[in-house]
Amino acid sequence: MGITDMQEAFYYRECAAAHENSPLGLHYAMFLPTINKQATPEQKKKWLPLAENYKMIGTYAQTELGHGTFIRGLETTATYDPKTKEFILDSPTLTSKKYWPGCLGKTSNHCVVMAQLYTQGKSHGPHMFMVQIRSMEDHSVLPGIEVGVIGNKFGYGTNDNGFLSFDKLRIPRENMLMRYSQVGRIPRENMLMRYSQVSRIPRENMLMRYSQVHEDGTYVKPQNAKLAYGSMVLIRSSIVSDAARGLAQACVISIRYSAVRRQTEAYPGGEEPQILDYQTQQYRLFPLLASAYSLQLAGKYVFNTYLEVNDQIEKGNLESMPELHALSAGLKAFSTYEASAGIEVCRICCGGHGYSQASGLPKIYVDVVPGCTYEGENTVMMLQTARYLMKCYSRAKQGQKLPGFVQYIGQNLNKKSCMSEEVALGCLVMAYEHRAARLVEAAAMRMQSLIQGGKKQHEAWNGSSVQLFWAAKAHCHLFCVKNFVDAIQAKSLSSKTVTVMKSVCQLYGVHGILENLGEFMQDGFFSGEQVGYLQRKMLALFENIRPNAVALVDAFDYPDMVLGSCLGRYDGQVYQALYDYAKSAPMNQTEIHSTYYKHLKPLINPETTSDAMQFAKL
Ligand SMILES: CC(C)(COP(=O)(O)OP(=O)(O)OC[C@H]1O[C@@H](n2cnc3c(N)ncnc32)[C@H](O)[C@@H]1OP(=O)(O)O)[C@@H](O)C(=O)NCCC(=O)NCCSC(=O)CCCCCCCCCCCCCCC(=O)O
Ligand SMILES: Cc1cc2nc3c(=O)[nH]c(=O)nc-3n(C[C@H](O)[C@H](O)[C@H](O)COP(=O)(O)OP(=O)(O)OC[C@H]3O[C@@H](n4cnc5c(N)ncnc54)[C@H](O)[C@@H]3O)c2cc1C
Repeated sequence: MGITDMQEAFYYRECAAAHENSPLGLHYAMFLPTINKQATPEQKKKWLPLAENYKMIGTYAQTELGHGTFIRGLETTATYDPKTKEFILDSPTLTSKKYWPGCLGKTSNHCVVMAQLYTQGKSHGPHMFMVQIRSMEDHSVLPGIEVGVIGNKFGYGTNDNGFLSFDKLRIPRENMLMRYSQVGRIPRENMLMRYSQVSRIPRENMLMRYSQVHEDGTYVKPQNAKLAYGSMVLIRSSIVSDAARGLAQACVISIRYSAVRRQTEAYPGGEEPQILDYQTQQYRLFPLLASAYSLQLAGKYVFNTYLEVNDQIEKGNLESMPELHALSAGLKAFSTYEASAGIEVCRICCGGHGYSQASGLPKIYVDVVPGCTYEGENTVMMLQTARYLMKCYSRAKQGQKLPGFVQYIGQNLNKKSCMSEEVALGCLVMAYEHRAARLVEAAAMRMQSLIQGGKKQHEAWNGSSVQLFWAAKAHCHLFCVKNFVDAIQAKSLSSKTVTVMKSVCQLYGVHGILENLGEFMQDGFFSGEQVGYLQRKMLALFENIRPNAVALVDAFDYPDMVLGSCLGRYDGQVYQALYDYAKSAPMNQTEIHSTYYKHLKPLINPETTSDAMQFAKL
């Protein structure tokens, strides 16, 4: 295709086969990026041309039967043999078998494998290794390897998620993925000087930047062990846009359909209204439309932040890694939770036709919902964000200035909402900041009281993890609201567009408060009267958005071929499309289905069973 931008390439493939989940998905999403981000220049020179020209087709094999979340608990081992200058890969237990990696069972002939590195009798934690698993001549499985598919799943039918295990497989030392130091463009000899504390070894073997294993097996620690987690941070930063796209497409389908579908006479003898005119339909769909816009903006922000921080990391400046990790982990969880729940509501809003594959909605749902699990199970990701927020809280209490998006933490909580009938965007942001600051403080206080009560750190952590989860969720929600408001206020949009988008942004903020009212009212921040303002404003916003609802989904500009939906067609010819879809069903290609003779006929006409037996023998 010649498209170099990862997101553009992904969207191009989506247009060609929307939500089909290509058997090369992991090759693009994780195998190529891992080589790009974690391999040395020499390794990139060797592997990238092969991978970019589909000689090497690969995946990212990290998760095992027994471990997915806890990477440091992975059991696959890579033990360095200085005599032969090789790593010996082994799956010592049943639970150490790799399990789940996409495109692994039948498609890939290589994979990057996360394994526990052992050298000179010591463990150095999880590292990435390039492993060939099938012949590049005839695709046969190589000796010392067992590989296959894991069987049917909830969705992802076109992706051969697989299992993989090693029986003392030897790979060359050069196959440990390590990128040379990126400290600017320092001369090569300085690079060597920077990391090699033991001996100078030929550059092509030098395993630099994150860590290295010298020929004699000496291991040099990386600048930060989490750099090896870089591919996951990249995908988490991408998943936010992916989730937003799924929700936006579901909104296009359900809102266009709701403008076409008429049901139930509004009054005796009256005409049946468009179901989009029912306030309850607006209550379910319009906040999701607002959420789709909000998550698209959040996805752009977090991916751009990833690019900026990754650029810094490439130069050796790891300062913003913790903030990027907290942002990408939290927003990945928040966006996939919101999108998955929202797509299901869109499906239900389409009635029976929403349950048909013809609607395109089931396919979107099963493609987006695993995002709550893969690339970091959502609860675990929220708790990673909470871990960062707790650190920020203690820094705030020590009077330290906080970076970027966490400056609200530690603020004075003895204030009331400025909310008036007008429901100003600034008052909405203030409400979300107050809620998040209060929940961060409550979680920190809970931890503190448990520790003061004699609990160990890990016991206090687990004993506070529900409140930590609430705090992280509120932090992500604040991010999305504030990012949306900033975009509206910063954008040089035409006055008409600003008016329409301001209503959408207001609805996102108002609806989020009303759906989480307890967290906003628990400390009296809002009065009952102010809640009344919000409830009336929400209903008024439905009326305000209704005339532009179809235009707001058209603005996402998804072609019919991407939506793959009889309900969401741009021309609105829903019923003809549904009928044509039904007529084209394979079972309708014969008037009597073959199973009639074998199963029904003996019931209906037992006297003619012999005919059935004859047919059964066909
Ligand atoms: C993070 C973990 C849960 C825990 O890790 P550890 O145990 O090692 O760390 P600690 O919890 O002890 O914390 C120590 C310390 O480290 C910091 N930390 C942790 N992680 C990171 C990180 N990544 N970066 C920076 N710092 C990090 C942490 O904050 C602590 O710091 P402090 O001590 O200072 O507090 C870890 O175990 C973990 O990550 N687990 C999750 C495992 C996981 O994610 N697995 C994924 C496997 S691969 C997979 O699932 C692939 C799925 C398929 C993907 C295909 C999707 C394609 C669709 C999307 C692509 C779209 C592209 C187009 C985009 C578009 O649409 O536009
Ligand atoms: C469609 C799909 C595609 C995938 N593709 C790949 C791939 O290409 N490559 C790959 O390596 N992996 C892949 N995976 C695996 C995926 O990354 C893991 O499933 C994911 O990381 C979650 O780990 P787990 O399955 O072990 O769940 P667990 O970690 O066992 O989670 C189970 C439950 O335990 C809870 N839990 C776990 N740890 C904690 C904790 N510390 N605190 C609180 N609660 C906790 C979780 O919140 C969750 O509710 C894929 C998975 C799916 C579904």
